[in-house]
Amino acid sequence: MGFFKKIKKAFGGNVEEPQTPEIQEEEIETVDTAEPEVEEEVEIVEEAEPEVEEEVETVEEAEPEVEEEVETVEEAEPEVEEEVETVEEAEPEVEEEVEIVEEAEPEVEEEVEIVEEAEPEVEKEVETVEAVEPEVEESSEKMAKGLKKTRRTFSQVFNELLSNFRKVDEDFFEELEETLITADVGFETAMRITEDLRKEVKLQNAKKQEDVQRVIIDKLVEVYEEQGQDENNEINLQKDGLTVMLFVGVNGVGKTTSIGKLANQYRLEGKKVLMAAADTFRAGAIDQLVVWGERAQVEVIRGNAGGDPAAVVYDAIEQAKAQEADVLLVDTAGRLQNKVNLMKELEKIKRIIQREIPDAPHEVLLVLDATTGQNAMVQAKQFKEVTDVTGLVLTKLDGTAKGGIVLAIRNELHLPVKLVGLGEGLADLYPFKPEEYVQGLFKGLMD
Ligand SMILES: Nc1nc2c(ncn2[C@@H]2O[C@H](COP(=O)(O)OP(=O)(O)OP(=O)(O)O)[C@@H](O)[C@H]2O)c(=O)[nH]1
Repeated sequence: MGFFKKIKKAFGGNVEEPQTPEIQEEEIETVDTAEPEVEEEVEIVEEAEPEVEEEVETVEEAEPEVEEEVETVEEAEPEVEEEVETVEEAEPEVEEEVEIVEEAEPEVEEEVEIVEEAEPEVEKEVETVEAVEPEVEESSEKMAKGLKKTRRTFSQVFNELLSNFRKVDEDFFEELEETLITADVGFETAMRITEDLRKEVKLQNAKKQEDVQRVIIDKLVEVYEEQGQDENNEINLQKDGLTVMLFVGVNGVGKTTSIGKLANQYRLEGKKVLMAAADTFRAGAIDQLVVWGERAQVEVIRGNAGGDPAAVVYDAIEQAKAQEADVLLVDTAGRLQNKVNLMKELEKIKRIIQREIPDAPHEVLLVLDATTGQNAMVQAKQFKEVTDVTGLVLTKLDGTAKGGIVLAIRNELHLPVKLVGLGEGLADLYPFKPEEYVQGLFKGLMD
């Protein structure tokens, strides 16, 4: 198999199945849930209309039939009765009703789901709140532990590669490139590292397995560090005054969880923190943030489901100013009908913030689920097009074998990872320290 074919094969799965439309797919789901209900209504309306017509034509001859029909309508849907009355005069009203049904019904369903999920979390709060501080102190230990799965995969694949190789020839480099791609470091990064290694191995005349291994690790660390030289991995916290952070990302990546964890950390540091539930697209998202507010003991500014998110943000800024808060964390919706809507909504939110605090928001953090590997990359690309992302929160790094994604994101998108999630608990969010991460990743290999 040719060089490029091989690479394509190894990488193909990830490239071919991008979840480009994650935002849209979710949207489609919403529409799908709503449609049958809408159809039902529409059908009933359609059924009703001819009946009315018939009534006009055959009033005298066929009165009993009309009665029967009216009865049927009454049994099926009391609402139809109203429609039957108004169909002739006010057809547009029927349309309006259809629209309302589309929006309202899925929200109710989702809310029910989240309420169910939320309750056990409240119970957990009591157990975890007090255990927060000691855990924070063991950050590097936790990082090493969280990365166990990722590291194992890295070590495994590299050890297999190295123990199988006989000589450092072109076949070896092709294998190496494939191995790097499998570890999710990204296509471009894998190509570049292999290219550099070709030169380096020759230069250092590395022939023995240990020598080649050392060169590979050195190179990976070097590439990683070199790419991050100008990056600011720190959260842009204001020394004086309010720091406003927007959180963006698709549903389920761990956005609300990360906001809750961060709120808790800042509160423990003695900061006055507020959270804004500006994901008004789903009622459940608001409830979920409120639950996290209770866990983190931080006030949540909220509006009504379906309301204007920018209005919630405005209220939150006013509150934050009145209470002289240090940090305002804003949860936004990651799922809108399409990219344009999402972009418009985020722009509007930003405008509202900037009207009150010109240099804010101080961070726009994109939350990505590390377990989705290359799909997280696709989301990052999409959100970069939608808004100015200032950094990443990479969640669920504790449960993934795809930790190489950090390299891919840094090298291909040049977005700094600012926080990493290493568990579901209140204390499981950590500032991202590149050296710690690289060491954690290659620990087994370097010992
Ligand atoms: N293992 C692990 N699980 C996490 C981490 N962060 C979040 N989760 C879990 O991921 C799931 C989704 O998290 P949410 O915070 O609800 O995600 P979201 O992006 O806010 O999603 P929506 O509320 O649907 O918008 C929850 O079960 C979290 O407990 C993490 O760092 N590690």
